[in-house]
Amino acid sequence: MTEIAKALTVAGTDPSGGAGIHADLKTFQEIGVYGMSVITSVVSQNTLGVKSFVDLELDFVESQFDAVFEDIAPDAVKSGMLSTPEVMASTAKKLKEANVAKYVLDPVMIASSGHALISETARETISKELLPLATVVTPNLPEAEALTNRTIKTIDDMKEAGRILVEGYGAKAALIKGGHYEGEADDYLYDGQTFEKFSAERFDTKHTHGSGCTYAAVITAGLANGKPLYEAVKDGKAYITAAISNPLNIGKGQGPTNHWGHRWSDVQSTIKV
Ligand SMILES: Nc1ncnc2c1ncn2[C@@H]1O[C@H](COP(=O)(O)OP(=O)(O)OP(=O)(O)O)[C@@H](O)[C@H]1O
Ligand SMILES: Cc1ncc(CO)c(N)n1
Repeated sequence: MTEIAKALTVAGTDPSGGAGIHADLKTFQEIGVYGMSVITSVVSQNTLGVKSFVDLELDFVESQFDAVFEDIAPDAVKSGMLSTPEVMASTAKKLKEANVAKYVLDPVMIASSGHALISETARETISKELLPLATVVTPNLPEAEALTNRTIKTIDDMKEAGRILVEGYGAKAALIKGGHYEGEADDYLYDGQTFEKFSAERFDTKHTHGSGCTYAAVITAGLANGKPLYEAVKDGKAYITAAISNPLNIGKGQGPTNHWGHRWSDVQSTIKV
């Protein structure tokens, strides 16, 4: 029998396969980590946008947590779309009860297409309940603005947001993603001591649906595999950059990222084109 690292994602669905639970499980599989999921919300969406969503009942979300935790201890947990304050509070409770030590909080609020995925009041619950548990929180710029209640226009603003999320709200580290910034696609990691910059060329593509989910998932997989945070983010940045720079011709809108991108030349020979 082979030992393998295990990662759990707590998130919503994407029937078109590029974001949410689907992106997370594809990424875990690619990294070689056993993937598990707790579904919070069933979302009707595709590369063109979000049509509607149905939040699962709190009891049922909790039952899924219990089903995982009574059987299998994940080495790391990631959360994405947690649609209601109740589900957020419950996630916090379950993570504490299960003594989860590695937790990546992707504070999903708005889909890439611009559609809101959580309620306004839920933002406060993220800050109060979830940030203090996070090994790392991974907001994009609009999410960092919402969480810190500040406008972010410059690199210094991005860094200040990271400082607030760590020193003010108690996350162990914050990775402020520059996908929505102009210029290079640079992200800044603050761990309470230093800032590290993770840089990539910005590719001229609209195929970034689920990029945030995928990036947080690969970081979670790295942590599950025992990597220090810096290494997990460094490898995560290489993975998401390859996933964005090798786009697949899928969807009529903002297409998904390519979860094989990091080994694309090997995989291409086995894929029918
Ligand atoms: N056009 C691009 N070229 C290269 N890297 C990009 C591009 N767009 C985003 N990235 C990178 O992808 C990662 C995800 O960042 P982004 O800010 O887009 O996340 P997000 O908005 O949460 O994603 P989404 O909501 O689409 O899932 C970051 O490392 C960011 O720098
Ligand atoms: C379920 C879900 N989570 C996150 C995002 C953000 O990309 C999305 N579009 N859908």
